[in-house]
Amino acid sequence: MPERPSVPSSHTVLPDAVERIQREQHTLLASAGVGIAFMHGQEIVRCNERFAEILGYASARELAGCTGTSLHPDARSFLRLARAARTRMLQGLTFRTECQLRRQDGTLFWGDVSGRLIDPQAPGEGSVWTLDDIDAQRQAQALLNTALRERQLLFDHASVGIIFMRRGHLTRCNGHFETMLGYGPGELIGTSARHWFASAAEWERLEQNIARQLTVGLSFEGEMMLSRKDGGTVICEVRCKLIDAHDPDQGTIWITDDITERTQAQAALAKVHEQLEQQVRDRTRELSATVEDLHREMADRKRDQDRIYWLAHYDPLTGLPNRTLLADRSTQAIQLARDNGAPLAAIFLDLDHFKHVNDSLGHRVGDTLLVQIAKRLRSVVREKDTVSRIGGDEFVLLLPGANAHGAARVADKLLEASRQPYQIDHHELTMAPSMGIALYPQDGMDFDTLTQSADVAMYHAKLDGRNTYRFFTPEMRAQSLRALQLENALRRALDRDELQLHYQPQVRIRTGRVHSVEALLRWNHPKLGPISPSEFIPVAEDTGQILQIGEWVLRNAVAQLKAWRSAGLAELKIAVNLSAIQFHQPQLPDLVSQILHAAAVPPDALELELTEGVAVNDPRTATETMDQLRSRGVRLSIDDFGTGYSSLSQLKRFQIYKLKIDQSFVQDLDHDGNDRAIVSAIIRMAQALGMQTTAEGVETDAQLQFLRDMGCDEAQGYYFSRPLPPGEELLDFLKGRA
Ligand SMILES: Nc1nc2c(ncn2[C@@H]2O[C@H](COP(=O)(O)O[C@H]3[C@@H](O)[C@H](n4cnc5c(=O)[nH]c(N)nc54)O[C@@H]3COP(=O)(O)O)[C@@H](O)[C@H]2O)c(=O)[nH]1
Repeated sequence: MPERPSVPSSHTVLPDAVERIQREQHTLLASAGVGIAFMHGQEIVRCNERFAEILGYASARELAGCTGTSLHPDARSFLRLARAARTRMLQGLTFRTECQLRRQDGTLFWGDVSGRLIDPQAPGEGSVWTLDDIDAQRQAQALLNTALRERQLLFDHASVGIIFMRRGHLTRCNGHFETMLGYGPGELIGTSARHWFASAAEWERLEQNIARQLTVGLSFEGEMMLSRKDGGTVICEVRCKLIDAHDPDQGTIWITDDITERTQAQAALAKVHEQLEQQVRDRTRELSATVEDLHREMADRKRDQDRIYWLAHYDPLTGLPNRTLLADRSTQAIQLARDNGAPLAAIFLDLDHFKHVNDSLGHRVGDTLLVQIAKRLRSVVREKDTVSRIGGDEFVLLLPGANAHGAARVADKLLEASRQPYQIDHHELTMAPSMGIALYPQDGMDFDTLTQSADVAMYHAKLDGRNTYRFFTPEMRAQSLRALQLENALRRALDRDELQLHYQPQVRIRTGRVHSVEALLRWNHPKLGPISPSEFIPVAEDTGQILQIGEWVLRNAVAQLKAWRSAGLAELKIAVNLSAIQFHQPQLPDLVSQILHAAAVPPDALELELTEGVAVNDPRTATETMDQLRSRGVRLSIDDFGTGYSSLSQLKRFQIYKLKIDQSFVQDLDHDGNDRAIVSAIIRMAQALGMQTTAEGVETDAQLQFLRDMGCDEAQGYYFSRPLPPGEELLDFLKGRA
């Protein structure tokens, strides 16, 4: 309040001075920034315009005469203020307060009120009051207070640690941060960040990094490992920022969030996740292994089924269809031929003397040979034809669309192909086939009949000299029945003593003397009568019975020779026919020695007649066998010479003792120049190689004369004697020419 002007006494105050003071007072009241009012008791005497303006009155005049009560929210608040003001003001002091007042429109506002008595000694003179509208200020303060309270609440109750740092030292932090690091209230104030940082090196690295970030106005965010008071560690997610980007001296605020549990939980979760993934991977691997196993099992099963099917339908050795598959294909082919009226042929093929290969060279060579033969058969026919193996050395070829002409062409090609030798190890082998051809429908309307017919025709090809083919004829079936009959009867022939040996003398042409006889087998069946060896020997060979029969012949012939020698024919020798199958028996040399030894007959008294074919298939083994026999003293001759394939080199190597000129050349000597040429050539060749010659089937004097002229050593034939049983007639003949 303005100082009370010193008022001159009435008798000294000039009127113009009063006026001036009033003017000054008026100016003061008008220009004052606060409201000023003069009160007398509780009534406003006078006030300035600002006072009226604050209280919402249009002019100061309106307030003149108003009581102080009307300016307060209620009478009580007015009286409370009045009492407080009076006490102070009576002491001559200025009363000052902030209180709520009422504007003219009834709204309340905060005012800053000051009052002073004009004369504390004379309170009745009134008082002067100043009023300032601090409502906006109070509201701002209230907002500020609220904000500060809220901030403090946040600070105190935040679930993150909040730190204020200045120049590397903590100036303030909340309880959460202290609790997080295990410190008591205020314990961390003034500590360096290093104090609660787990690793010094890490802190130095981070400190620089943080400083760099903050300097360029960025905030820092990262994970840190902080150290607890008790030595434990806390993993924190930290965000750090300058409090005032323009004034680094204001320091930094750090928000730290304890993520230890979260990190551990995340690590545990990651571990569980990894374990789960591992389990999933393991399970997936197991599943894929199981799936693979299943696939493999299915493939194995499929392979097994294929294999079972294959084994049921194919020959494991050659890979050719077997009888079952042949039957299937034949049935289909017959059906097709019937539907289309097309021709169809079956060829039954049997290898000639295949058994010799097995017996002499072993089954491995035999099997290899069969595989090569199968390939060759397959290469001869067309794709749509079937080549099947139905037995050891038996093949059936099914030729859809082939008539008699076509089948004959195929058979010719097969014969042609078979002439090429097979090379197995060091063996060079040739294997001729005998074939029978049957045609649909005339020779069979179904698979069984058709193949049986072809089989019968094949049998006849064998009878007709082998290495050829024959078409089936109805007559053949009857003859086959005969062969079957012979086969069965032959099994019992030895036991029933139905076999007998006849002997035919072999006469030295120059002297007319008999040096040896040939043993020739005879079979007189009680019901079938006499059966020619030409008919039953092939049956015995085919069925393998020739081994037993051949041994019987050898024993009996040697025994008979022994008897004759004992009866005075001391120099007599004997020739025994040896079937190729016998010759290829590995134990033959031992058997021969044992028989000769048992009969006490010298080995050179025995001559074994072999056919040219024995050496064709396997000359090396044949040579070995011959060497063995010869080394034991036994003589070897080649029977039916001229009909086979002997080569000069072979003859020389085999060291054959004698060549027996086949009777087919001898028979026509009288009128066939070719035969004469052949016979004379054979004799000259034998002489050149140091071999003896015997002409077979000599029936006439002219034949004998020619043979003598040519220098043939021996003759055998009806001209001298038919083959005779070992009786008196023969003995007389032999003694007469001994
Ligand atoms: N493996 C064996 N084969 C044998 C044996 N015994 C005989 N055979 C072979 O059988 C074929 C036929 O023999 P066979 O009916 O006995 O005929 C022989 C003679 O009887 C016959 N021959 C003799 N002289 C004449 C003649 O002047 N004219 C004429 N038409 N035929 C005659 O020739 C056959 C001679 O045989 P071979 O000297 O062996 O050639 C025959 O191939 C016999 O080899 C045996 O035990 N085992």
